[in-house]
Amino acid sequence: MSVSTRIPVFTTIEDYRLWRDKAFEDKKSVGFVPTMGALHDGHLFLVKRSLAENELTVVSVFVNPAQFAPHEDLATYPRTLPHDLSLLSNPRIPAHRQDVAQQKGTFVEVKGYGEQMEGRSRPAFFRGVATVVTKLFNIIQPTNAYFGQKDIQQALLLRRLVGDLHLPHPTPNRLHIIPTARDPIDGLALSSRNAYLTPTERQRAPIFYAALQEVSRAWATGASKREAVRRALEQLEVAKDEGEKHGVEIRVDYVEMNDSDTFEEVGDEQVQRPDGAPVILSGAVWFGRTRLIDNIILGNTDGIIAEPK
Ligand SMILES: Nc1ncnc2c1ncn2[C@@H]1O[C@H](COP(=O)(O)OP(=O)(O)OP(=O)(O)O)[C@@H](O)[C@H]1O
Ligand SMILES: CC(C)(CO)[C@@H](O)C(=O)[O-]
Ligand code: BAL
Repeated sequence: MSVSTRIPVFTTIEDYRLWRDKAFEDKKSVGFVPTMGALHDGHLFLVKRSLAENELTVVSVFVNPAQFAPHEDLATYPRTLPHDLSLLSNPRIPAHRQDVAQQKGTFVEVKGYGEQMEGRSRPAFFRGVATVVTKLFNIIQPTNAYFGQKDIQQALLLRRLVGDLHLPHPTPNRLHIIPTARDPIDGLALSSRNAYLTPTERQRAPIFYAALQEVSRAWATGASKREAVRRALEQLEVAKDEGEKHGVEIRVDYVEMNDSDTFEEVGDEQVQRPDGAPVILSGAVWFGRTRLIDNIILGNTDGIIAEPK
């Protein structure tokens, strides 16, 4: 490892396990933040939370080929390890292709929870994520693990996985989901893939969150799902026409509302329940060649999102 850092970097599982054994012996808690690198403030919020709640914190950086489909951006995904390490050193600051059908060996699938929302657009994605995260949990053995709300389906699916498999490290109540960190000025969710956006695309991208907020307002005032989502799609249609004038291609993949427990789609005529039962409003929108995802949890987020610190 040619990178100079005061943070211990483990590149083999054996070396990591020696370190982990020592932490077990010393009875030290270990917080864990799994990432694909190209760190930004969203990641650092998870790291800061872990540092505050654990004696030791582990960050993994692994661009997991098994969660990229052949047409996706595995080859170009930003890899910035020296920069990542320098960010982690200062915690004060907030190609090969996998053909899933050919793969042999052991995989983890959370059946019934990986086919909706992101899973519909990225069919092999959650199998790849569930498998690598199970491996990471078995290696890292974290006391607590931290995931971002930006990838809400991933985080909830993983919480289910650790419960279903009775994993001891972490248990479901120790898998914490931290609110999405956003650009403080225009609300765009921070994401490693934002680096792909051209300046004009970046300028237009906040319309996505604005459209989700429009749905949230409509839902809160009694609109049905169909009506609330229609308003967002209309806004995005206007943005698409505007974008075309400036050479930016905007394409909606999906905007949907799903039950936060079953991930089933909410019915067209459904309105907000009097008890504020939580519903996930989520979507994916392409800005040029970059696919961005975002979500808002409508209703009561208790038991889903970690309390702010
Ligand atoms: N804006 C954000 N706020 C809070 N957590 C985030 C944010 N962005 C990413 N995370 C979380 O960081 C962890 C690692 O994510 P990852 O390394 O894939 O970064 P990313 O920005 O989500 O990348 P991508 O652009 O590929 O979606 C995940 O738990 C993810 O939900
Ligand atoms: C959880 C994860 C690190 C698994 O590769 C990835 O899906 C991510 O960064 O969100
Ligand atoms: N943060 C999700 C990782 C992925 O899109 O592959």
